[in-house]
Amino acid sequence: MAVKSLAYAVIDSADIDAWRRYGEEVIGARALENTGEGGADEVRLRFDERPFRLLIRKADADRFHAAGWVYGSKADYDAGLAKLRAAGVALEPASAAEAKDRHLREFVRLNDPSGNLLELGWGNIVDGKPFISPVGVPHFEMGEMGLGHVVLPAMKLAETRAFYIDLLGFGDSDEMRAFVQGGPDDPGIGFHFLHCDNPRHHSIALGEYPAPSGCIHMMFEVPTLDAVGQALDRAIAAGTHISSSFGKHMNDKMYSFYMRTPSGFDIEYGTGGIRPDWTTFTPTISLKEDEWGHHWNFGG
Ligand SMILES: Cc1ccc(O)c(O)c1CC[C@@H]1C(=O)CC[C@]2(C)C(=O)CC[C@@H]12
Ligand SMILES: [Fe+2]
Repeated sequence: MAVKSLAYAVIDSADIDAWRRYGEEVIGARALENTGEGGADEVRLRFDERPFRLLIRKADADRFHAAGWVYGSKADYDAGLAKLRAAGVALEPASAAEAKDRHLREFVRLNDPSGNLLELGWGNIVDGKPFISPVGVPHFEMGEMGLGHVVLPAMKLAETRAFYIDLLGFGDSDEMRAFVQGGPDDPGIGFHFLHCDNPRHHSIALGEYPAPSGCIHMMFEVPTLDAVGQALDRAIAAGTHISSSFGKHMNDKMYSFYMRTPSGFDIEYGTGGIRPDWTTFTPTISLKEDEWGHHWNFGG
């Protein structure tokens, strides 16, 4: 009864037109109009056979709203919810109309111990339409591995890690302490990287520092280095803030860069992440973030 994948994310934004342009022209996803309950007050971005992976809703302020997680079956969903209820976690059931809107059969809302909102469901209601990128991205590495990964703020780091592992069935992939400021007085920032029931190295990472936007970053993976380089060209052409230069992570071996979204958090755009065999994998502690590159520019 482990969670299978990160199916989608819900983002609130004061400027959904900026998100539509950014989603199509920079990310290379396909914007869908007026297909859900929110009508003209939302933008949905399609990346693969799932009818949407990002739902951006018109709001007064920009904020990451929720990560949408799915179990692989109704049986896993029921067992998972029973485990959460037994641990005293408050679950708010969504209506049938809300589930239809998310292309799920059923879902509940809940918070992790650091206050991040999750939508937790099962089912996959598809429409048979192909994904065609408006700017020629060959495809996104999604499908059964889910959307990618999300990095969320977790001021209660240990408790939040335990919630994902003990109650949702995630496993440890890696942990590290990142010394961003440097110097002898830098306590470092603790990170936990966790996988769920698919081959992606991590579907969530938790960072022990606050993020005013509600999210640190989301990662989307493409099949080739050319597709990453072309995305970097599009981001620079669009005047997007490049938050980190190109680099290669130690833990998942991904080649990526980071860019700012209209909602203040970053998107990591990468390729080449490893797909560990979880039956033989030993979790790592990484003593540094990167093999090379990833020079950060936190301003802008
Ligand atoms: C270190 C690392 C491994 C795998 C990843 O997918 C990944 O995103 C990271 C970087 C995590 C982290 C971050 O997201 C925000 C800026 C951080 C704190 C840094 O400045 C170093 C580590 C970075
Ligand atoms: Fe990442």
